[in-house]
Parts: sequence; structure tokens; C-alpha cells
Amino acid sequence: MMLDNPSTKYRPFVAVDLPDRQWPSRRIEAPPQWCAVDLRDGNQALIDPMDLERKQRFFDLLVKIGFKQIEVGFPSASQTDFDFVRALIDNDKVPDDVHIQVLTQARPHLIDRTFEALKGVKNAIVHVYNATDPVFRRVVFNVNQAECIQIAVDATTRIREHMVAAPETHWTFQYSPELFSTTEMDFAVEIVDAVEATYGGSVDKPMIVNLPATVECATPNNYADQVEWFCRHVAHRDHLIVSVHPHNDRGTGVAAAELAVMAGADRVEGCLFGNGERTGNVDIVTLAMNLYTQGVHPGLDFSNITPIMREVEYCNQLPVHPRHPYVGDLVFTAFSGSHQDAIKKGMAARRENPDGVWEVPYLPIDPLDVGRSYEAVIRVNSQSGKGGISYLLEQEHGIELPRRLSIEFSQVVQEVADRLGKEITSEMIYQAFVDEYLEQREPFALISHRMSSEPDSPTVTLEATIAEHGARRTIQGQGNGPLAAFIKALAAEGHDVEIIDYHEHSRGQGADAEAIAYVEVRVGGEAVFGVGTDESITSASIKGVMSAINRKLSTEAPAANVTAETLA
Ligand SMILES: CC(=O)SCCNC(=O)CCNC(=O)[C@H](O)C(C)(C)COP(=O)(O)OP(=O)(O)OC[C@H]1O[C@@H](n2cnc3c(N)ncnc32)[C@H](O)[C@@H]1OP(=O)(O)O
Ligand SMILES: CC(C)C(=O)C(=O)O
Ligand SMILES: [Mg+2]
Repeated sequence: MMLDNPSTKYRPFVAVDLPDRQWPSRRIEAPPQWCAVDLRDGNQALIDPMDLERKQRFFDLLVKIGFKQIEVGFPSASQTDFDFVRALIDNDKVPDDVHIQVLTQARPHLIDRTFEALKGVKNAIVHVYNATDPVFRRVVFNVNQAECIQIAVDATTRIREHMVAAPETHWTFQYSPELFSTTEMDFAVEIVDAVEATYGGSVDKPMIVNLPATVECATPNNYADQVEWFCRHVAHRDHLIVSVHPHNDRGTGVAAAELAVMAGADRVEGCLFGNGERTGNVDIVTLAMNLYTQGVHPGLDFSNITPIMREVEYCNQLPVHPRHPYVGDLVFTAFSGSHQDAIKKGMAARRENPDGVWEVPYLPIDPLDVGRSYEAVIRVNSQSGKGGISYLLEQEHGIELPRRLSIEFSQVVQEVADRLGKEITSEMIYQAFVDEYLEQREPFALISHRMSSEPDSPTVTLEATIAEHGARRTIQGQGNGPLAAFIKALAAEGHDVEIIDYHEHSRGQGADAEAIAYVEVRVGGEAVFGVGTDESITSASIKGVMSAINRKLSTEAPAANVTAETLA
């Protein structure tokens, strides 16, 4: 029978009572210790677990990024993991400052096999776990609290014996009360105290106690309360490195880790890009970059993130989402008009003050910091406006549209974008610009021109050979500059043209440099833009005027002859 309200089968989560919690007013001013668990927790969640080659590549990547603690597997569980740990040790693949970590259940034969895998290692963290949550005690293990503690204590004793028997290795012991966040807090403290007393932790040789949110079950503030409560109640806080291990079932793993660090955690376990069981382990890339944006260097190197992402995609055989924070292919891209306008203005301000604080709207970090370029920052579709279109023309084609022209031209592009219903590339925008302004050669085209002036006279005489529908003739005019002289020459031909606005700049460099002139003229009582390019600035401006006249004469609607077909 269907329940009327299926949500009634769930209980609200009640965490620990901590009215005098301190964590909300703390700030994270230094990075936690990082432990990457991709090769164990990430690996156990893959459709196809990594083979030796993939594991080795992932390990090398983690070392390169700067991880000093890397959980490399569960060597008692599979031959691949066992062989991988052996290969790391036998082939001397572990840098001296890196500690490899391995996981084992709290079962004697698995512990023994784990130490077999680790023989001869320089630095290792042996990580043992058992579930402490009441449902697991009842349903999975059928143990009471005392029996649950006994499992952990027996395992600790056995691990300690192995460690004592192999003093050539620098050992660290780690215990996880699995499902810590759904365990009664007083019981979590009791079992950790028992384990710590058995191990004999000290200030000089602390053990790691890892507090997993094995299944994320509540808002992150609850987890922070639990971590703070635990730190305040555990017998020997100074004998412990408190580690957290959030999963992301509610989508708040990153927040949970951040608040847990504020609540006193020293260390965070997680995976790159949030791979892991179900919805994943906490994403260390996001955590690290979040710190970075607060002015705290995370101590991990994500300065060239794209090859890292591709390598992880190869090893995990899973894609990273295009909108993944800081990393995805689309996260530095704005399609919408007002965002593009603000980014364009922000980037211009940045060019004025390149060493200042990063203040580009809509871009939480400088894409260059993670090895991305500014190329993909603005992409154009039907949601875009003049800012983005001008930005692309400027960045990729060296065309700096004056504001009023950019408003006019954006309507050309908008019409095409609406018609095509898909993204317009910068090449398509450039082609639209060329067709609309630079290729307007009918009815008038400039063939050549000559300028002369009398010594000491401000007046120039301009003689231009033009073609009208292909028929050539020469026109002449005088003025206080070449453009004014050309306007006079046109007036003598019966074309009433008035210059309203004029901008020019050079485009390209060296031998390829050319001038580009943007001219707004009034023809027949109507304002219209034209654009001309040429090696000579005079020719560019004359061509600009002719482009404007041609546009006025050839069409009443500027966009009329730009079609989807010409652009596609
Ligand atoms: C939250 C986590 O990520 S925990 C890590 C989980 N990762 C993995 O399990 C991956 C690797 N695991 C494996 O390959 C296997 O589980 C092995 C090889 C470790 C053990 O295999 P098996 O001996 O067949 O046991 P199985 O996988 O069925 O585990 C369940 C048994 O282990 C016991 N068990 C489970 N976890 C623990 C633990 N941490 N400590 C002690 N016993 C445990 C269960 O009570 C159960 O015992 P039962 O058979 O007497 O009922
Ligand atoms: C083994 C433990 C730490 C674990 O992965 C979890 O509880 O999520
Ligand atoms: Mg886990």
C-alpha cells in the first residue's frame, strides 16, 4: 500500500546539543592536512576499479599536486591493491615526505595481510575502521556497544603489535568510527577514548582519529557541532589529529568539511572532483580553491587544472561535469548579456590595475590562476548582448567598436543568433561584421586617391577615383583634412553627407598592421555607420564613409543581408 505522505518514513536528524558552539565565529586561516583517498574510497566506487597502470598514474598525479598523505588502497581486499602497494614500495615510487595510507577492516587476518603489503615501507598510515552507528550495530553486526568497542580495541592491539615489530617504518595509526555522524556522540567519544588508550597516543606521537560522515544525513552545521562537541569531550584531544571525511549525499559535503575545519578538524580526507561512493567524497579541488579565494594558499598545486582533470577522467573513467566548480569546461564562460557587459568592463579595469585585488564581476577567480585563458570567458548566443560581442571582436580580431556602433551591430548578431538558435562563434561574428560593414562595396567603391596641399596652407585637396556600379570617375574636394575634403567632393556630386562621429585605431602589428576607421554619418537625414580598413588611415576613413553610404543606399534595414546561411 502506498503511503499518503512517503516523507513520514524519515526522521528529522537531531545532532548534538551545543548551545555555546564556537565554530561559527572562527575563520579558516591555514589549510588543513590533506589526505587524498581517490585510490581507495574513490576507487571502490568506480564501475571499473583502476588497474595498476591507472593507479600508478593517479598516485603520481597526487604526488605532483602536493599531497603528502595518500590512501593508496585496501591491500587485504584485492590482489590488485596488494600488488599496487608492493609495487610502490619495491620500485621506490613513494617520495620520502609522502605517507601512504592503507585501509583495513578490524579483522585479524585482514590486518595481518595489510602489514604484509606494507613490509619495508618508509612512512605509512594504517587505517582501521568499524561501524559505530546504532543501526549498523543492530542490523549489520549484531553487537552491543561494549562488543563494538571490543572489535576496535582488539584491532588496535593487533596493529600496535605489528608496528612494534617493524620499527624501521615510521608508522601512524588511524582509527575511524565509521558513520561517526550518525553515531551517538557520547558513544563515539567512548570508543575513540578506548582505542586511543589501547594505542597509547601521545603529544609527540599522535594518532589520527577520522570522523566520517559516511552517509551525509544533515545540514553541515550539525556536522560542525558534532566535531566541536567531540573535540571538547574526547579524553586526550592533544593526542589526536582530528580528521574529517565527509561524503556528499545531501550535496553539502564541501560546506560540511569547511565548517568542520572551523569546528576544530586538523585534516580532511576527500577525492579530486568529488568522486566517491554514491554522490561522492568531499571534493578536495573545490575545498582547496575555496580557500585560495579567501587568500589562503591551500598548499596544493592546481595552477594547471585542465590536464589534472583529464588525467583523473582517464583514471576514473568518469567525466567531470562542465559546470564543476573552478574546473568544468563552462565555469569561466558567460553567455548572458549583462554578465558579459560586466566582465568586459571588469577586465578593462583589470588591465588598468593588473596587480590589484581580483575584482572582475561574475568571475570568482582569475582563470589564469588555474591555467585557463580568457578565451572562453565570453561566448555568444541568443542570450548575449553588445558587451560580449564587442569583447570577442576586440579580443580575437582587434576590432574596438565604438559604443554606438556596438549597439547597432549587436542587433545584427542578435537576429542571427535568434534565427540559428545556437551558439555564434567569434568567427561567425567576425564574418557578420565583415559582410555588414567591410564588404559593402556597391554602389560605391574607392579605387585610389591622391592628396595635395599648398605649403603653409591648412587646406588639403583630395582627388579620389571611385567606381559607381563599376563605372569609374574622379571626384575632387577641398577641406581642412582629407575626410572633410572627401565630404566636399561628395557634396559636389550631389550627395549630402555629414560626419557625426569618427574613431580610428590600428589593428595588428608589424607588416600586417592596418588602420580601421569607424565613421558615423548622416545621409538623407538618417544616421548610419560605416567601417573601412586600409594600410593608410586616409583610405580607411574614406572607405568608412563609402561603407556608410552604401549601407544607407542598399538597404533600409542594416541586418537585412546577413543571413543564417552566410554565417553558418
Ligand atoms: C565506508 C567505507 O568505505 S568502508 C570500506 C569499504 N570498502 C570495501 O569494502 C572494499 C573492499 N572490501 C572487500 O573487498 C571485502 O569486503 C573484504 C575482502 C574486505 C572482506 O570480504 P568478506 O570477508 O567476504 O566480507 P564482506 O565483504 O561480506 O564483509 C562483511 C563482513 O565483514 C564484517 N565487517 C565489515 N566491516 C567490518 C569492519 N570494519 N571490521 C570488522 N568486521 C567488519 C561484517 O560484519 C561481515 O561479517 P559477517 O560475514 O560475519 O557477517
Ligand atoms: C572507511 C571510512 C573512513 C569511510 O570511507 C567512510 O566512513 O566513509
Ligand atoms: Mg568514505
